[in-house]
This record gives sequence, C-alpha cells and structure tokens, in this order.
Amino acid sequence: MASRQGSKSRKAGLKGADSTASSTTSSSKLYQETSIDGHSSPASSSAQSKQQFFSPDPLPQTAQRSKENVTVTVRFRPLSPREIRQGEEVAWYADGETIVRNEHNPTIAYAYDRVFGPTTTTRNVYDIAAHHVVNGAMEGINGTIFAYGVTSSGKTHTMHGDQRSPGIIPLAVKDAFSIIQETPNREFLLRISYMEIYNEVVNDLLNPAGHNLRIREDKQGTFVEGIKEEVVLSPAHALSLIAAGEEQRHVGSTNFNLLSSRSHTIFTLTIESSPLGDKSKGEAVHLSQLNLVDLAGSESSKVETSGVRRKEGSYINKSLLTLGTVISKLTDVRASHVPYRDSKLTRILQSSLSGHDRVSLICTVTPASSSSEETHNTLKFAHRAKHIEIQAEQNKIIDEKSLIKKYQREIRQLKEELEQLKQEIVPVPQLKDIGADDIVLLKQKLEDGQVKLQSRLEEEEEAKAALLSRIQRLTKLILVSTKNPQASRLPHRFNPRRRHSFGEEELAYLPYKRRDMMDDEQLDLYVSVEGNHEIRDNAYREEKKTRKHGLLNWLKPKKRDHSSSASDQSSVVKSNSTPSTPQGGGSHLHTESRLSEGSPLMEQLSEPREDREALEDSSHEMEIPETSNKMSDELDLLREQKKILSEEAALQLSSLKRMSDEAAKSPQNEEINEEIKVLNDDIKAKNDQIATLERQIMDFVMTSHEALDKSDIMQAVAELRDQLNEKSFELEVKAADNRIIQQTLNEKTCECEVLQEEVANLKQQLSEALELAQGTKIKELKQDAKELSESKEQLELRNRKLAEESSYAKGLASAAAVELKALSEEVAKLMNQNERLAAELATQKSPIAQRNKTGTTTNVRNNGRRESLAKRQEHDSPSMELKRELRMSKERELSYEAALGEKEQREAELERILEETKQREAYLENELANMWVLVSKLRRSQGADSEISDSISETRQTEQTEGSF
Ligand SMILES: Nc1ncnc2c1ncn2[C@@H]1O[C@H](COP(=O)(O)OP(=O)(O)OP(=O)(O)O)[C@@H](O)[C@H]1O
Repeated sequence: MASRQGSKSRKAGLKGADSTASSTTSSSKLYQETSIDGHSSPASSSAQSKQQFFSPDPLPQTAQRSKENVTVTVRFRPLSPREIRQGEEVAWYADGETIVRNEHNPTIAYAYDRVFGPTTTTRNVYDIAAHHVVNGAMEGINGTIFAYGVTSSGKTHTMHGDQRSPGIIPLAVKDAFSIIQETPNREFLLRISYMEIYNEVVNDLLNPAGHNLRIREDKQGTFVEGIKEEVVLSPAHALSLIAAGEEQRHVGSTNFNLLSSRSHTIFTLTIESSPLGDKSKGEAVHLSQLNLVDLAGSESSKVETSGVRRKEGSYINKSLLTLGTVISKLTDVRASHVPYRDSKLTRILQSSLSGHDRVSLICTVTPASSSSEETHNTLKFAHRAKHIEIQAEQNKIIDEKSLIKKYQREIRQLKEELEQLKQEIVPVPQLKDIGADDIVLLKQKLEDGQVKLQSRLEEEEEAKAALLSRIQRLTKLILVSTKNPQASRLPHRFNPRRRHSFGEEELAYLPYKRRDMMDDEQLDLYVSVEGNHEIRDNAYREEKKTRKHGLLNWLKPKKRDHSSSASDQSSVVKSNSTPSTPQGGGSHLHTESRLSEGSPLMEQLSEPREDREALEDSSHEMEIPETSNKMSDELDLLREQKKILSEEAALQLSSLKRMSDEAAKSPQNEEINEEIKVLNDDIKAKNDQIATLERQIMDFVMTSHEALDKSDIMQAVAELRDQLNEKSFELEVKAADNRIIQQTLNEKTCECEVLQEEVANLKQQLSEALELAQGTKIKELKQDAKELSESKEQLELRNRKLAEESSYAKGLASAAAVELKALSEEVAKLMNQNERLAAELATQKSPIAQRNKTGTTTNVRNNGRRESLAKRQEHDSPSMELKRELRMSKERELSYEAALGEKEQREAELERILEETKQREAYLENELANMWVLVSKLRRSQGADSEISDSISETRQTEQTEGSF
C-alpha cells in the first residue's frame, strides 16, 4: 500500500527535544547545535539498526528503537544571473560547515547539522542529508526527506535535479537498487506512488484519472485511498514513471521562477524485504516507506500576484503555515493538540512528522538580499524543526499483509502445480515390463486414446506454459542481488560514487538542463510582460510544446526502456493495500529485474568511477578521442574561470555603485573613499585577469585547432554544425514564439479597442443617468426646500403669536401682582383697624362689668343685659362689616393668586412650545444645510450645470429673504 504513511501516530512516541540542550546566547541568537559529519548521529544510528536488521537472530517482538533528532541541513543556491544583473547583494552566507550568518549583522547566526554552500553538489547533499534515510528505509525504517524553502530557492533542483546534477529522488532510487544488489541474503519488492497536493486537492501523478483522492485513516495510520502503485524493476523503470508523473504536476511561471512548482509532491517508495528463499519461512517481512517531498515554495505576501497564482499561493502558504505550526507543537512538550488535520500535507505526513520516521529536512535558501527576510524565516523554521525528537523504528508485518510473501507463496504454489502437472503426464511404460499378450491390447488402447491423449497433452503443455510464465512474471518482481549470498552486505563499505553512477538510459528520464540555464532572453521576454501571468503562461505553454528540450520533452522518455516501459508494465489502480501487478511484459524484463551481473546496467552499477561528474558526458566519451576531451575540459575550465571572475566583477561593481552613492551622500567619509579605491583596483585587476583569460582561451582555441588532427577538426565541425542546427532550431522556436506573442498582442490590442469602446459607451450612459438622476434630485430638493420654507414661515408665525401671547400674559401677571400688592396692603390696613377696634371694644366692656357687680336685682340685671346687648350690637356693627370686607378681600386675593398660578403655568407651557419650535427650526435648518451640501456635490460631479446653479441661487435668495424676514 504505497500511500499508507506508516503506523498511526502516537503522541507518546514523540518528544520535543529539550530546548535547553542547545545553548542560546540571548544577545547573539547563536544557537549551538550538535553538529554532524558524514558518520555521526544520523548515519551511526542507522548503522546500529543495521546490525539488528541483518542479524540472523530473529528480532524481538517489540520494535527496535533508537532516539535521534531530525537531520536539518541548509543549502544555499548561488545568486542567479538575474539577481546578479539586478545588483543583488549577499545577505546570508555559510560560515563554515554548520553555521549560517547574516552579512549585515554577524551576531545573527544559526547552527545546523550541516550547511551547504552554493558550490556544493547535490550528490554531496545526498550523501550527508539523505543517504542515511534511504539506507534506513531499505532496512525497514520509514524515512521522509523534505525540501523546504521559499519559491525559487532550489527545492526542485535539490529533489529532482537534471542530467548534469541528478537530484535526491533519482539518487535515492538508484541507491535503493544498489543496496538490493549489495544485500544478497534478502529479496526485495519495490513499488512507487507519486502524488501532488494542489490547492488542497490530492491528485495521483501516476494516474491522470486519480483526481481529488481522499485521505483515510485506519489503525495503522493515514493513507490515500485509491492511489496507484507501480511495482518497479529497475532505476530506469522507476525514473520513467516519475518522469511521466512530472508531466502531470502543476507548474507555472511566477515573478521569481519561470517554472515554479505550484503543488507539493510526495514520491513514495515502498520497500518490502524478506530473507532469501527457504530462510524466509516464518520470518517477519520488513515493510517501510521512503517519502521524498518536494514542497511548493512559500510566497511573500508582498509579491504582487493575481488570479490563479494568488489562489495557489494562498493554498501553498496556508499548508506551509500549518506545517510550521505542527512542527512548533511537536517541539513544545506542553502542547496537547497537534493540528495535523488542518492541511492535507500534514495529514498525509502525520505519521512521518509524529516521530516514527527517520526525517531529514533540507532547507533551501537564496543568499540574495531581496529575499533576506524570507530566508530568515526559513532559517528559523529549520531551527525549530531541529528540536523534533524521533524514535524511528523498524516496521515488521505479518505474512498475509506482505505483498512479497504473497508473491512468494503464489510462486511456490505454482511451482507445485507445475510439478503435479509434470507428474500427471503419463510416462511411457518400459517395454520390458510388458508381456506379449498385453502388447496387442496396449496397442489397441494406445490407438484408441491417442487422439485423446494428444489433446490432453496439448492442454497440459499450455497450462504448464501459462504457469511458467506466471512464475517468471512473479519472480521478476522480486528483486534479488546477483552476488554471492554469503557475502552479505557491509553497510558502510559501499562506494557511494558507484551507486551514484547513472546510465544513459536512466539520465534520459531526467531534465536535460537546469531550469536557470534556459534562455535568459526568453525569460526576460516573459518577465517583461508585467503582471500578465496568463499571457506569460500561455506563451510558456506554447514554448514548452515547441521547445526541443522543453521540460515536457525533458521528462518524456527520450529512449524508452523496452524492458521496463510503462506500456509493458501494466498496472491496476488498487485500493488500500494491493499494489498493481504487472501482467504484460516478456522475458526480457526478467533479465533486467534480476540485475544480472553481465547486463550493461549492472556493469554501470559496479563500474567504479574516478570522477563523479564523468557520467555527465558518458554518452560522448565513446565518441570523442581522449586528447580532444582533455582539451575541451581545459577550455571549459578556462571559460568557467572567466565566468566566475565576471560574476565576481559584477558583484563588486554593484557594491561599488552602492558605495559611490554613499560617498556622494557623505563625501567627507574617508573610509568609503578608501574602500571605493580598493574596489576599483580589485575590479581593474579582475578585468585584467578576464582579459588574460580571454587571451588564453583564444590562444588555446588556436593551439587546439592546430593540435587537432583532421578527424578532430571534422568532429569539431560536426559538433559546431550540430550546435548551429540546434541554434537555428532554437531560433525557429523563438521566431514561432515571437509570432505567437505578436498574434496575442494583436488580439489583445483588438480586445483593448473593443473594451475602450465599451468604456466610452458606459461613460455616456453613466453621464445620461447622472443627468437624469440629478434633474429628479434637484426637483425633489426644490420641492423640499419650498416645503421647508413654508413650514418655516408657519413656525415663525406661530412663534410670533406665542411671543405676543407670552408678553400679554406677562403684562397680565404684572398687573395682577400690582393689584395683589395693593390688596394685601389694604388687608393689612384692615387688620390693623380690626385690632384697634377689638382693643376699643375690650376697654368698653370692662366698665359694664363693674356696673353689673354693683347692681342687685334680677330685673336690673336683665335690663342691664338688654342694654349691654344693645350697646354691644351698637359697637359690633362696624367690626362685622370690617370682617366681611376682610373675608372678601381674602377671597379676592385667593382668586388673584389662582389666576396668577394659571398664568404662570400657561407661560411655562408657552415657553416650552417656544423651545420646541426653536429646536425644530434648528433641525430643519440643519436638514436644509445638508441638502445644500448634497446639491453642491451633485453640481460639482456634473460640472457647472446652469440649471442647478439657477436653482441654487434661487433657493439661496429664498433663504436670504427668509433670513432677513
Ligand atoms: N544549488 C543550485 N545550484 C545552481 N542552480 C540552482 C541551485 N538551486 C537552484 N538553482 C536554480 O535556481 C532556479 C530555481 O530553482 P528551483 O526551481 O529548484 O526552485 P524551487 O525552490 O523549486 O522553486 P518553486 O518553489 O518556485 O518551485 C532554477 O533555475 C535552478 O536551476
């Protein structure tokens, strides 16, 4: 099951490494990590497990575990020609073998397992960052290798490479087959799957119909449902499948990369192995997966993109962000939840990330100053990942789940059937055993059954042939070494260079050239169509179709390996666990799959090479004489030296420019002037050297011409003719491209004209609509203004009335107050008078009492009483009157007070109404002002429309009149 990503993740299996283990100087941010070399931690840990793996003693049931950290390496790419042209400076550099340092602030530095400078070859990277993972995978330990970095930093260059410099994937495939060859005591079954995650959709790159596949999970881990798996028989076979898959991958041109990967790809090599032959009975099978992941590059949000590219970019960034979060959580011992499910990438790689795989992270970076921030982010990501601790373990599976066991069983059964079939064919009895009587009978019997027997024989022969071919087909799927089984594999004694040697047919499946070695002019042409990715893409798509060595053609098998061509290897889409079973294919497949010693492939495999680069020209080696080779090598060397010097001079020129600018700003700065002088001298010296080199090249060419014999000259002429042909072909391609671009341009111009017309029409319609809208609006506004002025008039009238009423009420109130005052004075007077009278009455009453005391008779008394009553009545009459008057005045006073209270109340009410009216007036005035603003806006947008201005002035006049009124 190619897509299954190992066993289910177990949180317990993973621990963030103690971050204190790496000492961090707070000021300098220098993170000291355990550095590795080719033989330290990753490799040594694999060596440890190797002993366990190949030991004849059965392994204990519990998994073999060894603690290690993720191998984190950083690879610098050189400045691209474009970056040099743009005068980019180096912002980050490799300081020794393990440290990356910032050019502008040397205190900012990070340490990793290994840092590869721009000149390091991919093979070197493979040996240090990938070989131990591949080795482990061949021993049953799952492995994952990631290439991580921003767009155009060199991930695809590192993972896929080209014919001159094969990447990690071809090197790993090659290595896997070499390991099989060097492990004679085991037999292997290899199958591959290849998928991409494009815009969060999983696509099968080996099966164009496999689109939007689902990720499922069972107790063994996550897997991609329905992905196609191909059993592979040779490196060329595997590479041809990868090349075919690459054709399906989503690539597109961006501002940074003409061929930018727009999807993450996961290439999975599933390896099954068991002891060879009878030894395999009862032995567990080792099953492991090697995931080689080429991530799409993160993109800066500062970069202007549009449409499809922006959508792709946001998906890419989101999934990389999730990857970053997952890694942060994995290194945080306190984190309880790891968000694997937040992206398809982390979901598929859940098991690898969660600490059961041996993991190697290769971070690719550019030294360019324009990407300094992105590079810094990559470095921080890499540093975080370094703290992930893993417990890689060997996977063993029980028989029925193993495909290799299934095939082995089937082969055994078929062989038995064959034996049976052979035995069933009736042997001819020995004549000596037969008596004379029987002969006639036997003869008769034989004659009778002759036809019958003949047909049965034919049937059995057919069945036998079918069984034989099935056995052959199954046998050839299982790969075994052709070496002596006694000479078991010595893991560290292999010669990596030998494994890295590629045959011509294998190289044919790799891209011909590096991406950046494509015609620069062509690149500029596309880049100059600024912001129009679609045009650029279309043009490039055309270019891809027509270009002789375009990517599609690079990837198309140049020379199909007949023994392993995809058509020969029929396969089926399998569901969860059954890989495709090659059905077709003749016996020629067998020879290659068994990696026979005498085959050309094996000769290449076992042939030690002095110079690992020699393979690049292996196809020419046969044809070009040695002297000619040497000369061309020397010439190449001189040219390379010249190129390096030119690049250095260009870099220095850009520094010079920058310094001159600085010097212009601060002419007093002696230091800068001094530096400029030194740089000038340097550049001059370099130019001299370049001139010398040019002369040397010329001389060399001349001498080499003389030295070459006629055949060499003929050959050179032929080569030149080839080059000429190639150039003229490229020229034709370019001319065709130009024609296409011209045509596109014409089409776009036409489209532009049509669009301009449409725009004019729309403008016209808009102005008409505006006029109409404004007319209606003005009318409405006028109506509103009229209504407002009317209501204002009414309000003012009401206001005036209220004011009058209020002043009248005030007058009334003051009159009432005056009257009240007079009355109260009068009341006071009356009360005084009353008091006085009461006093008088009292004095008059006292002599009568005296008289009453002295009188004796009752009559007299009665008479006296009557008299006194009469007198009292006499005296009482004015006081009664006064009292009445007083009462009346009091009543009057009360009524006045009530009237006054009523008036005050009315006054308050009137004041309230006045206040309300004032508020309403203010509100209406405000509304009116807003409307004027609106009108003036409309007028401004429309221009000085006379009607509006008329209406405005008219309304203003009205307003002024109202104001004055
Ligand atoms: N180490 C290197 N040496 C020389 N050239 C390199 C190196 N790394 C990358 N390049 C060149 O730089 C360019 C960009 O590289 P590549 O396409 O591999 O980047 P990438 O990271 O895969 O980009 P993307 O994410 O956009 O796909 C290519 O032309 C490639 O040939």
